Parts: sequence; structure tokens; C-alpha cells
Amino acid sequence: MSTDAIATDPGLLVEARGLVKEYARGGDTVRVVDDVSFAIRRGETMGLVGESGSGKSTVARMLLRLIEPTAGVVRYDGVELLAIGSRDMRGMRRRMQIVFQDPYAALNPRMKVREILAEPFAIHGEQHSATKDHLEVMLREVGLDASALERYPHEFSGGQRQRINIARALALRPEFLVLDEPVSALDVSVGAQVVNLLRELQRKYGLTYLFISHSMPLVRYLCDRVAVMQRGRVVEYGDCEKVCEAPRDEYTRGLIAATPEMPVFSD
Ligand SMILES: Nc1ncnc2c1ncn2[C@@H]1O[C@H](COP(=O)(O)OP(=O)(O)OP(=O)(O)O)[C@@H](O)[C@H]1O
Repeated sequence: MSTDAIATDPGLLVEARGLVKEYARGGDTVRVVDDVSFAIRRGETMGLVGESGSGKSTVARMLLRLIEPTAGVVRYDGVELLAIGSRDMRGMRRRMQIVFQDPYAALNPRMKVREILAEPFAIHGEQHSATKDHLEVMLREVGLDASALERYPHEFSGGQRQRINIARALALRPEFLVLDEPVSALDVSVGAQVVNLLRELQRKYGLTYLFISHSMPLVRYLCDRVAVMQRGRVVEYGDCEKVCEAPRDEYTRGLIAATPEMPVFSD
């Protein structure tokens, strides 16, 4: 697909072109992301898979402009994110959110759930929207009841905390969610419930996901397409089912072989 075709395709929400990230390390420059390109269509789930340190989180943070790329282009809904000013970026930011791996670290332990869920509204000057009724609806959407509002994060299990994180991420009704290993820290059965919640929310709101994972079975279950990363580069990219059935790359074959068991999910 040519760059021009990508630029005019309204079905695309996120595009990464030639992303590079370098860090200075001990007098040298280390390239941790090297010429990464892919595109994510509206409403789909793209998997980003690879071993620890392959650059997945760095790519995700560049997409959201939480860190600046050394080189490359990110387009979001046709807009070149790296070219816009902080005011426009603020508007873009509410359309994209991230859910992190560690559901406890991501929640301020001194805030009640009510305050945690109200925070995104306050940041965007929309405190008036954070009514008790609305916060209760947000909680119900992730399978928690209203009594959670007056409690603190430590009073919840890992799975419940991740549900609170998801509720907060959805507060401003974003269209794109980066899910950075959202169930890796959870037991398999609890993780499966959170995965199914994410699928339900995606269907309900037409969300677009970038799902970062080490687990090929999970990626296969959830994703339409997948990019496989090794040492900062994308070594395989394409339709998830095809990549999992007939991986072209030796590294991808290794990842699939390393996680042969399919966890049990129910829809
Ligand atoms: N701020 C930084 N300064 C220097 N090196 C960094 C920085 N952030 C990340 N790195 C390095 O970049 C490489 C890629 O890290 P990254 O977190 O993106 O990998 P990952 O694939 O997400 O790993 P994991 O699965 O363990 O989360 C690693 O070698 C990491 O040490």
C-alpha cells in the first residue's frame, strides 16, 4: 500500500511510519525502536507482540505522544500528531487512552474510586459531568457496583482494580485504547474475564485497540492483525489468523511454540 493510499483511507485511525527511538546509553546511542510502520483500522484490534525489551511499550508511548520519536510520523485520524501544538494535542489526547499492566501502580492509593473516576473530567475542565449518577454508570459498565465509589484501591482485588482503570480510561469516551499487557499481572481466569469485558466494551462503543502482549494465544483470540517485534523492529505483520497459522518468521514461530496452550475464554 502506498503512503498516498494510506493518507486518503478514512478507515484508518492510527498510522505509524518509520518510527525510530534512540536513547543515549553509556556514551553510545542505542536504537530501541528501528523503523516501525503499521496501520490500525477503526474498530479493529491490532496486536503488538514480542519478547520483553523488544520495544512494544516504547512504540505505544510514541503513538500517544507520551514520548517523542527520534524520527518518523504518527498520524491519528489523518492528523500528523508530531506536528500539532499542545492545545490541539490536548483535544487529541482525550480521544486516546492507555491501560497499563500493573493495575495497582496505576491507581493513586490515597484517592477514593470516586476521585479516581472524576479526575479525567477535572483535567479537561468538565467537572460538571462527573456526577455521582454518571460515575455509578461508569462503574456498572465495567461490572462493579456503586458501593465501590467510596472505597480505596487497596480494598479491591487485582481484577477489580483493572476494571477501575478501564472505567477511568473510558471516562471521556475515547475511540482508541492502548492496552499495555492489561491482564499479564492477573490470574488466568480473572484475566479472561477482563479480556471478555474489553471485547464487550469494544463492541458496544466501536473502540479501536492496540493490544500489547507476550502471549500469542491471547493475541490470536483478540486481534484482527498483529505486528511481531524483535529487538526494535517489526519482523512480521499481517492478518492475525494467517500469522498464527503460518508464521513466515522464525522468531514468530518461536513465540508461538513458547506459549502452546490456549487459555479458556468464554464469550
Ligand atoms: N527511558 C529510557 N532510556 C533508555 N532506555 C530505555 C528507556 N525506555 C526504554 N528503554 C529501553 O528500550 C528497550 C525497549 O523497551 P520497551 O519497554 O519498549 O520494551 P517492551 O517490549 O515493551 O518490554 P516489556 O514487554 O518488558 O514491557 C529496552 O531495552 C529498554 O531498556
